[in-house]
Amino acid sequence: MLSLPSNLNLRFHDNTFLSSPILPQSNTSHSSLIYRHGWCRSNSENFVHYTIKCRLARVNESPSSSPDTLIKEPHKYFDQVIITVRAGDGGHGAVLNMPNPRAAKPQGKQDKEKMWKKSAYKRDFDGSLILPMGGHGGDVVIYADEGKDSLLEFHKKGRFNAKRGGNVDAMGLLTSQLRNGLASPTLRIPVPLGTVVKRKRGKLLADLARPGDEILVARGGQGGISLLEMPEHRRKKLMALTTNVMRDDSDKVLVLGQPGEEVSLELILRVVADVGLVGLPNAGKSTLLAAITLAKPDIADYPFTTLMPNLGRLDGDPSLGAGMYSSEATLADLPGLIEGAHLGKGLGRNFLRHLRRTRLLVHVVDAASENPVNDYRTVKEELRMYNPDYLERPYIVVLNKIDLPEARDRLPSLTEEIMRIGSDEVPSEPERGSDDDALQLLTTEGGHADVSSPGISSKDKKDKEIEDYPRPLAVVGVSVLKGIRINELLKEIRAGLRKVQRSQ
Ligand SMILES: Nc1nc2c(ncn2[C@@H]2O[C@H](COP(=O)(O)OP(=O)(O)OP(=O)(O)O)[C@@H](O)[C@H]2O)c(=O)[nH]1
Repeated sequence: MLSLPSNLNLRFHDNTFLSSPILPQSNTSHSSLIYRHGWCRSNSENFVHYTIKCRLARVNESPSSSPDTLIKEPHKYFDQVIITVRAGDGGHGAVLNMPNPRAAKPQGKQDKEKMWKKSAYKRDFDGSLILPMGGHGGDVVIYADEGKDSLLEFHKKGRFNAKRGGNVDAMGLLTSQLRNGLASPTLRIPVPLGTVVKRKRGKLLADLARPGDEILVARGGQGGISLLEMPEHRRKKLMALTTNVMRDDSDKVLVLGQPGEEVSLELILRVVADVGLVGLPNAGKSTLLAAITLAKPDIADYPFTTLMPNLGRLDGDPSLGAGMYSSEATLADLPGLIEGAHLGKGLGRNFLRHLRRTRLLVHVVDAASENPVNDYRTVKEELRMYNPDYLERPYIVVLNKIDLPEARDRLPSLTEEIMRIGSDEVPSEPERGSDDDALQLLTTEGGHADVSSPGISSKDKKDKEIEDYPRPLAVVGVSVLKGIRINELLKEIRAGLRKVQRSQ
């Protein structure tokens, strides 16, 4: 972590990127900028110049990369990328000659038999010769792979070409041994579960939400056919026997393999999780995820340690018996929201859409911060501005860091104050974005705010105050770091999950 005077603006020396340092919390005086690989020059009113090299944590890269290979804010695009795929061209057929019967006159009976066998070319039902074809070009398929967790690698390699089909391997003479050119294998591209595949600026192709889901995105070219070349005087006679005779030079295009399809695609990753952890940077979301699941997220005491959602699995409640493992769920730790996240500030906007498929939210609040209730309101306000439906989703509030005296002392008053924010009204619609409505959403989305549930316009919902949305299911004071009251919290999360399961 590098400290700089607070009145600095940071400017990249190529002038392409001008940024005010990101303010992690509205009520702190600290600013931070995380950047990969940029040489930054900072200037203040007094024209004091510093040259600093900023590096982004958690991105693996070769130490030799130069500023030219700079990827601007790659963490913002871990979940969105444009790639181009090209299926393989078809292999070529061949222009073939019939063997000259006079050149190889059979000498004896055996030779005659051999000749006959040789001329036993494959024929179609109508008697025409079946001539070999060029191999089919490789198709391109995108499939959901559980082993993948981000789309970052596609920023390094954004072009994929399948192999072309094999040509008909012939020396120009028709023989009974001639075979079709080899078909090329399908190029299979793995993407994380929950990836949505769209045509670039176009229609939705697939939502690869389950392991094994796949979509054929580009079809390989057909192989070319083969044709027989005949001297003019024999052509007429042969054409009575077969249609595969080359009439003139323009027929040669039929021999060439067809080109494979090329498409530009947009891949959008939607995290598939039952529970979404939200909160300001540094609230302790990653620590909580690590405490209650086997996930190993990066944890550090500077904001935005989490650059992409970490997923963890929460087991069912063993105390309920084997048959009651109903609360088994996936948790996603979403990178810290900041004020203005819905407008794209900080890391927020791209991550907000990952809440779409969650059923239960867990607000993590740093109870030792200057104004925890304000922090809580900031996060709620960001959710409301991005998609008011998120505020109708059942949620639990975690007042974290109660091991610290300043948090412990005000826990009762904070709990009471937070419980007071909201109404008792139960929302009328089931809020969790179903897969269908996720699809509907994606056709209109293009990386922008989610569309709300039908019936009530999102404008109407945005006019509602935070107080008009439901209260939390529970407010629990914990210290995830010291393991204080974690069991109570788990109980509440499981109860919340059971509740949403029942209401589905
Ligand atoms: N004292 C105390 N510190 C905690 C507790 N929980 C988390 N922390 C510390 O708070 C800091 C931030 O924790 P993280 O889990 O990285 O916070 P985060 O909300 O995931 O942060 P972002 O990745 O920026 O969104 C770390 O230094 C943690 O050790 C707690 O219960 N008590």
